[in-house]
Amino acid sequence: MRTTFLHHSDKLPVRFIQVTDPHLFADKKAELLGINTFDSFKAVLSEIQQTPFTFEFVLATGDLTQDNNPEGYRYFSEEISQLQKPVFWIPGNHDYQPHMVETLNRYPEFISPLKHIIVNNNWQILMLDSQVLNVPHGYLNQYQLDWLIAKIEQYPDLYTLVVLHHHIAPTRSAWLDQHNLRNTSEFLSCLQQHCHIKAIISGHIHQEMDTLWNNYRILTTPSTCIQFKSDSYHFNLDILPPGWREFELYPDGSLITQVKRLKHNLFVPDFNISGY
Ligand SMILES: Nc1ncnc2c1ncn2[C@@H]1O[C@@H]2COP(=O)(O)O[C@H]2[C@H]1O
Ligand SMILES: [Fe+2]
Repeated sequence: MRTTFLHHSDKLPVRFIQVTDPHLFADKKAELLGINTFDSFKAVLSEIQQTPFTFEFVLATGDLTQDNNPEGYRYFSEEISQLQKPVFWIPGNHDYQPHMVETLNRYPEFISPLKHIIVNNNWQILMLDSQVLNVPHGYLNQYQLDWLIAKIEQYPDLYTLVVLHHHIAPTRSAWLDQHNLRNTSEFLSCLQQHCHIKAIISGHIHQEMDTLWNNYRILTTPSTCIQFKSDSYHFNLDILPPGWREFELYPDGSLITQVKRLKHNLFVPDFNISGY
């Protein structure tokens, strides 16, 4: 059985995008804190299709749905398939993997179940599952850690991106940091067996970060729906528009990345609601 997606491209740099935390409901009219998550997801995809950034694949980094219902995964699949590019996904804390796996696997033309991507024989992307069922924080179990080490050891010459839903670096928002990845020191000791880790990419915190953690570059990305306010001790929403992240991979190991957001923000949350 094939476990690695081999992506060959004539284009330099190789471009891809990340979308994260769409929180879709079974009901297309449902709102999360005053934002219709289906509409905001569609608006993000529509703007992605209009940009001149010629990406070749998509990473979807969890919390694809909000209400444990297969319909949300169907809407995700139908909409993301319109990009007509390979899509790779990992679960977030809100996902329900039995529905997720079954539904996403019905769209094999574009949606891949594979978690290991090799790009032009000089980069690899490792997609980890950090979900702990029914709790907001994350944890990498022994299988995930062993798999990470195995891929790192198997491909020591490849520039590597590690992708997981939960955040590792503190956000300076106490309410959010209680929901972080719990076994960061185990994760760190796996990473330290490789010298080519170029970035660790997450979703979960519904805000942009580009920072260093133990000398590793940490990248996080706005949700396609609600945004959390940075540096806030208590739960707090932000007025910033929904967004996504663009990546460019160069054969010498350079990585260029930037966050993009909707140009016109029609998605303003209800600031009177203090959680979900
Ligand atoms: N007021 C709150 N205080 C603490 N955690 C919250 C609050 N509201 C929501 N959460 C949880 O924090 C999580 C952060 O992002 P998620 O999208 O995973 O989903 C959120 C909820 O599970
Ligand atoms: Fe989320």
